[in-house]
Amino acid sequence: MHIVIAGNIGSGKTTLTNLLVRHYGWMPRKESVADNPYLSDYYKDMKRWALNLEVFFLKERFRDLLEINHEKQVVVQDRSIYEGVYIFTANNHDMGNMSDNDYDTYMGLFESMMMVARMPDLMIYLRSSVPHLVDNIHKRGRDYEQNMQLNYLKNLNDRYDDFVTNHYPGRTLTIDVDNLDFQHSREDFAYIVKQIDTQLAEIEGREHTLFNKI
Ligand SMILES: Nc1ncnc2c1ncn2[C@@H]1O[C@H](COP(=O)(O)OP(=O)(O)OP(=O)(O)O)[C@@H](O)[C@H]1O
Repeated sequence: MHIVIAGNIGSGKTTLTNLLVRHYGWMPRKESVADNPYLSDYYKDMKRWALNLEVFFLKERFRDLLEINHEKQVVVQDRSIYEGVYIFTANNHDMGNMSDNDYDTYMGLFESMMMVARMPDLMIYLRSSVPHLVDNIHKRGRDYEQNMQLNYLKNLNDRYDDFVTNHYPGRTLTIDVDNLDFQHSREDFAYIVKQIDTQLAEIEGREHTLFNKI
């Protein structure tokens, strides 16, 4: 099974991924920010580095998908390939950080990749308000993120809501995280686990039904 944690910058994906790994014994697939050769340059000059960064993320996420396809255990992934493409890259294109030609080339590459990819079984979307994201970004204090424009975060947030609500075709569970402290409150974490358990039971039920029909 492939489970994805989706959400804007600072929504708490990594924290939740770690907690779920501990609770369910799932295998984590995390985004490594430290190994990213473009991120800090990108935040200084988005127009110059957007294409480089997006292609880098795309090849990382595609490699993840290929490896997850062969995995026998349940994998929980911190951010999906779809968010990079339909939220971050689309936003960069709209902001004029990527030319039409570059965007078309990038999308052509993504569409070819999708011919061999499989949708995740469940996407858990951590929905957050912009002030909550800003708070978390300040708290974790990554240098290159500190001068991020509020508008950048807001545009991404609007895109997230639109994408998850209106376009993503797979199974999703949306969790409003503004008033949850799942890192420190057992009750808040248990509230999330309960909702995930319901989803898992439904997925298993669906698989049993399919099996019985064969
Ligand atoms: N496709 C992308 N295009 C541009 N920037 C991206 C993309 N994917 C990730 N990033 C950037 O990479 C950095 C790390 O991502 P992010 O902070 O969302 O992950 P995280 O640290 O796991 O977040 P969370 O706080 O939810 O755990 C962020 O600065 C984010 O803007």
